Amino acid sequence: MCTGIRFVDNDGNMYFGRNLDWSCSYGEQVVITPTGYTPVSPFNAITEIKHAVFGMGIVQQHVPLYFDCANDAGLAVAGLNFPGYAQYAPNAIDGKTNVAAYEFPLWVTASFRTVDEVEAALAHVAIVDEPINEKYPSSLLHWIIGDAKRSIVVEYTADGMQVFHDEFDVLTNQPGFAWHAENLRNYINVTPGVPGPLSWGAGELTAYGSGGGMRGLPGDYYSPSRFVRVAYLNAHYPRKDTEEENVSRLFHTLGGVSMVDGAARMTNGEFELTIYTGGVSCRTNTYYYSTYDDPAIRSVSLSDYDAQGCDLVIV
Ligand SMILES: C[C@H](CCC(=O)NCCS(=O)(=O)O)[C@H]1CC[C@H]2[C@@H]3[C@H](O)C[C@@H]4C[C@H](O)CC[C@]4(C)[C@H]3C[C@H](O)[C@]12C
Repeated sequence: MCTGIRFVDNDGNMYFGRNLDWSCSYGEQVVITPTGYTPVSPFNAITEIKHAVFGMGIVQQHVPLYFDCANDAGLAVAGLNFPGYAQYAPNAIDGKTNVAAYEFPLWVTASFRTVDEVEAALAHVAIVDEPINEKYPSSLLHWIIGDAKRSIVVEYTADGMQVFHDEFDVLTNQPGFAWHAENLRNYINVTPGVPGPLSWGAGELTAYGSGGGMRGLPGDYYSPSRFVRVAYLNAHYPRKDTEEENVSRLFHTLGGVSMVDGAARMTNGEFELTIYTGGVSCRTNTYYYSTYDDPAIRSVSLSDYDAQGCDLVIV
């Protein structure tokens, strides 16, 4: 499973990150796509890199395939598994901007500055099942896209393109966003407060301590449970000032929904775990990440590289 979150600091700068939960790594690294890079886009959806892009991904046929990324204008996107629901157009559709599924994160971040701009453009977009090569068929995903103002979720199913305003600023996996948002109403009783003391008949009841109001918040790794848990954690975390405090927030919140080895098998029999936690500070254009085997937080700053260059940078 995977989990994505967005939040802002006290000055309105966005922080955006995700857990990549799977049984194995794809050899992903931080990849920078500078504005001078000439895109290769099967239906010419991406004709130029208007904004330098940085994030986690792999490179195939000289094309960056981002799992999650951001741009120098403060816009970010992450793809999360959505099998059983995602259904892309089998072929390009006349009159639409045809975006291959694998290039969707690059299309978003290379082309636009804000969620408003992306949402307007999505009205004319078809997401097409056009694999980059035989080794990597199209992944069935949905996406969370955020900027300093808000976030949306993009789902492309048998019903076509759907865009949801994500007021909780989180996303997990199946089922769709609308179901998850409705399901939160089942947890309206969960609060940070300490319940009681109160009386049941002649008996007085007091809480053991903090967390008493959180009883009922699901603790498992199932996608609906992680959605509820991360929505609660993200909604209640106090707004913070500094880069350090907000990076700490990013990793602690995602830590609250990270997957530990041995606890949950995938249908192929392998255990699923949080391969990496990664995210961006749009205040400093820095990508931070840690991996399951190396939990130290590492960082890559866009300003340390040539954001106007012609060549992809693999850090
Ligand atoms: C496996 C990842 C999603 C993790 C996740 O959501 N797990 C949930 C598990 S479950 O089903 O809900 O049980 C997804 C997220 C981004 C995906 C990658 C990116 O889309 C980039 C390319 C795209 C290519 O088409 C396929 C390889 C790939 C390199 C993808 C491999 C894989 O599907 C990734 C890494």
